[in-house]
Amino acid sequence: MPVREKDFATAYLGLGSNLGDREGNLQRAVAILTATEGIEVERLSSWYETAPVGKTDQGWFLNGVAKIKTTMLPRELLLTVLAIEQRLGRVRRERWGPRNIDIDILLYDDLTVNEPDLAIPHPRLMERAFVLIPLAEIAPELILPDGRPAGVAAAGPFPGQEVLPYRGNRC
Ligand SMILES: Nc1ncnc2c1ncn2[C@@H]1O[C@H](COP(=O)(O)OP(=O)(O)OP(=O)(O)O)[C@@H](O)[C@H]1O
Ligand SMILES: Nc1nc2c(c(=O)[nH]1)N=C(CO)CN2
Repeated sequence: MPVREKDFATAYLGLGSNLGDREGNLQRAVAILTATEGIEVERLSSWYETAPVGKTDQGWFLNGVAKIKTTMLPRELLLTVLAIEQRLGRVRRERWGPRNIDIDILLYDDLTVNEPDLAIPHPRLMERAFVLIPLAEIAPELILPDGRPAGVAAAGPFPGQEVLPYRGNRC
């Protein structure tokens, strides 16, 4: 939904899927975000095929990043993304395990939150090529928590982390 109020924040969301119709899952998540009152999707990266990081015995992910404007406070935004995951039928909560949809709050303005159920910036943001590469595509000048622009941080190196352009399901 268009956000008109002056008091909005800019946030970046990481989206990932490695179960079922991965592209459909991501598109449905973006469609729900777009239709949500208090959220305006301003930019969306391409989708990337990414090798699983952390727990490597699972299928490849499709990942992307959305830049949003939002009138929601961070905790409200967290509840909203968790509700979208539920609505899309996310069942498994195994840490780093396969999931049909995962939505992470990567950044929310320049805010830092360190609570048990909400950490912003996302604690693993700077080590994940599957986040930094799509983030750099839509916001190369954005200054990240380590002081570097996203476009620089995304150059890596990220040993063992494969990120490839997604060419779609069609041949
Ligand atoms: N910035 C954040 N964005 C989304 N969820 C967060 C954030 N910080 C903390 N959480 C918490 O993480 C929980 C989701 O954990 P989940 O199982 O998706 O982790 P994961 O995706 O496997 O691992 P990772 O956190 O490394 O991406 C949520 O219930 C939420 O409370
Ligand atoms: N390639 C890739 N690997 C992951 C991903 C992800 O989205 N993409 N998410 C994880 C937990 O959030 C763990 N590992």
